[in-house]
Amino acid sequence: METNTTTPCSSSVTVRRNPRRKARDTPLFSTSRLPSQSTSSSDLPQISSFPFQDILSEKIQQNSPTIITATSPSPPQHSVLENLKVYLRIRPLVPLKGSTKNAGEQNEKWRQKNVWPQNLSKKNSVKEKKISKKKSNESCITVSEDFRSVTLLPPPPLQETKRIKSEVFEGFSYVFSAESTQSEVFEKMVNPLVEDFLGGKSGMLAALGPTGSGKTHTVFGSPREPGMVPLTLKRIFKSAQGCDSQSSRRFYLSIFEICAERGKAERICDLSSDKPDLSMQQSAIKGLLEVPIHDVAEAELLIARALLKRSTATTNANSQSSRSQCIINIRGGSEIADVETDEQSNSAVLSIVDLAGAEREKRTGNQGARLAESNFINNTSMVFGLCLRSLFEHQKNPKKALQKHFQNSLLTRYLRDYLEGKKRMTLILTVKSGEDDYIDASYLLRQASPYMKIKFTNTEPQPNLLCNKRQLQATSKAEQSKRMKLVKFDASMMERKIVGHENRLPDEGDLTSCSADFKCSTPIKLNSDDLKKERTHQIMQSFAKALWNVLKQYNEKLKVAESENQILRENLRNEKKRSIEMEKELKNLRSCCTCSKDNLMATTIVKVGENFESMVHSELQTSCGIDEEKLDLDSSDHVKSECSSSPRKFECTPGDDQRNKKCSGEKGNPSPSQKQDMCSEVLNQNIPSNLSGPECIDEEQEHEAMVRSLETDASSPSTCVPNDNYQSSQIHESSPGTGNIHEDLSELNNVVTERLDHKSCITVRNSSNESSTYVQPGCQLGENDEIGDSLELLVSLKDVEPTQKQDHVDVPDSGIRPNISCNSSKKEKPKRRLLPKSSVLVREISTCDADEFDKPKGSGGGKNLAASGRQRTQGSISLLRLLKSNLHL
Ligand SMILES: Nc1ncnc2c1ncn2[C@@H]1O[C@H](COP(=O)(O)OP(=O)(O)OP(=O)(O)O)[C@@H](O)[C@H]1O
Repeated sequence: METNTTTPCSSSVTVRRNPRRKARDTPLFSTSRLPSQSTSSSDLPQISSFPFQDILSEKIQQNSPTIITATSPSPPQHSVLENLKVYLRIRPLVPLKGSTKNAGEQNEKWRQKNVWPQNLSKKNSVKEKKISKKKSNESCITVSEDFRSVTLLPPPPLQETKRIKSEVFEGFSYVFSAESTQSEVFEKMVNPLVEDFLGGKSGMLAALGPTGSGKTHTVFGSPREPGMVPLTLKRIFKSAQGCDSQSSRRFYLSIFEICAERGKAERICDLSSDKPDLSMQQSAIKGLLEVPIHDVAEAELLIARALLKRSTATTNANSQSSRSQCIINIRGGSEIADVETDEQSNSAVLSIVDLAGAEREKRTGNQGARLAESNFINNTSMVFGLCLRSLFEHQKNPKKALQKHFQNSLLTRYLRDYLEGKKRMTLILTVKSGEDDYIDASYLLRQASPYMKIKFTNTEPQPNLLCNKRQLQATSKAEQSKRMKLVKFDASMMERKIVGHENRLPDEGDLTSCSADFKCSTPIKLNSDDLKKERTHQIMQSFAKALWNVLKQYNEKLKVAESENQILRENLRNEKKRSIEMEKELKNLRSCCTCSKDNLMATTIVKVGENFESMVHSELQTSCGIDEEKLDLDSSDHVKSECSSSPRKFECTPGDDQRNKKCSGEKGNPSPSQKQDMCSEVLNQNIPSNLSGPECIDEEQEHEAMVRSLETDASSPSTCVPNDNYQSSQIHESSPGTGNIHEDLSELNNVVTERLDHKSCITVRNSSNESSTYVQPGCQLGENDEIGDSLELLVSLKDVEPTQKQDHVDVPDSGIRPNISCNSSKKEKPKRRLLPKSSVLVREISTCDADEFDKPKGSGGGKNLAASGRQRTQGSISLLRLLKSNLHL
């Protein structure tokens, strides 16, 4: 009847918990579990150290031209996400003409001179003005130490009245303080763009800010302080001259403005030509003139002329305020590309945009046409800002659709790709740091703060000069192969022509790989910066290769370790199986030992008896001349009865010590006669009792212990007759006509008739296995549990004891022996060593009285026999008599 132990408790909630997850071993940990003896660890492939030094020591010759191939380091632009770079430039309060100590005064003078209209009516109150001007000339913008953020501090009146607190705007790519120079701005802000442009990437720089904040100054500059455009042109042509690539590259410049005269519709004016207004088709301006430029002077002249045409006007905020959005495009192209394919398709464009500054009517004091221009300017600035804002929000939340604010102005339409994040753009915000300009600065910075988080997915196809996809798709394979040959030829020719033998020729593998995937290569001489990039690329490439090799090695090592681990697991499994089998075997043995102890003992006795019988039988044949036919080994009882009246004589042949040693040491299978001789020899020896050390068999400790116990109980030394001589092996039949007596005689044939000293201990080993027989002369004679041919005799006179006190020893019943027979002995081997029959016999001899021998049946004769309840047969009595008479007991 089953009881439900999982009785649910109504008030309890059963929570089923998942089993705990086992933490995975780390490879290191698992390898540490491997056996330390694992010799295969030395066989594992050795992993070489990472060649940092070799890789970093790579050098590229500065003057050697490098050929950019399709496999060369073009960064993966399709997946690169770049943040919109936003720079901030703070216009100084006054032009930096001297020290900054009296900058406020200089700025004031400058403002008094330049600001229009000047209010002359207030000249009387100069003191008050100065005080207020001083206050207003204090900078409201503080640049952080890392030039990444600014703190905008509102002027005290605003703090008091409107409780406006200071604001921190951070995240700028760089903040150019009022002390920054044009070259510094160029190097940090524009130069990367120019580098990219020279590398084939398009880019745009747009200047944003309130009117008079220095946008035009930053973009175009002045003859003293050239702005970004002239510096860019210088940079471009400088690099072109340094690499002497004029034959392969050309630059084109276009400049135009978008304005709205008198508040009318926007129009596009090409400032480099006298053409009428241009129209815009999608994002392209139709009819825009691109002027090829060959040097800086030519370009600067072109720009100067164009700026003269630009719409400017004087306002209260700026004496020469821009009234239009001015865009300058510098396009780079190659001659080959120009000749063979479309010019526009395979060139990079660098655009620099000078936006008209947002204006506040209060500050500018514009009226009429100026005011209409202000609306246009502000509207364009607003649309521009809205486009960026929409892009930011769209990127922030893709579910939010990208608003098409770009459609609201020509400028944003033209810059659509940039404003939608498809092309890379850089913004520079310009602000004035005066307290009066706090509101303008605050508005701009608040508006532009999200712009810094805009990302550009530069999906623009790499206009890598000859590597134009459209071009390659349009041309057939034959043409492409021809072009590749041409490119190779040109490359080799150019290298020979320009740099001679110092040049590094392109690897054949590079060129073949280039032709394989058909991304063409173009030989381009690179300047020092390009060489740096190339070196960096090569280092990275080498790093990648080395890393790959190391990973390969680790992979191999891992495989080897895994196979080794598998082998070890299999071994472990086998060992477990073996251990289980052995445990089972052990259990069986234990059960056998505990349950059938008596059976085992009897079986052992039977085995020994059989051995003895067989030995005696054979011996009798040889030495006593008794026919084998007369022997009936199967009827031992009968033999015993027959032997009871047959006297026996045992003669021991004297032997020497060496034979004794030989006898004890041999493990062969001597013949019965040999055994007899050996035993006789051994018995003639007086071997010290301490022979049990090396010569005595250690595995017979049980018997020795038994013998010792008998020794202590020895009460009648007279039972043992000390004699120096042993007699054995000779059987004298005293009762003729009893042919079966030979069986009993054969039992005793190998049993040694000995006379030993009390202190002698003889061990005779004549076996191929480990069994042995211990004989206590005069006391006990028995058979060992020997299996097979082994015979070992241990004779120790010292151990001679009366047999009456040895009842604790399992003395086998001689009457039972034959009946048990060999059935069980054949099935299983004896597990225990029992007393040999010889010892039992000796015991019986010692205990038998003369009277007992006279009795036909020895029932109740000896104490020992009586104790065991055994009835002595006539044959055994006669045998005992015989032994006693021969041993002189
Ligand atoms: N960093 C500067 N260092 C010296 N002078 C500067 C600097 N920035 C601007 N200025 C001067 O300030 C005046 C106004 O500058 P600019 O015309 O560049 O302003 P703007 O932002 O272009 O104004 P607008 O939008 O009205 O055109 C110029 O005379 C210019 O020389």
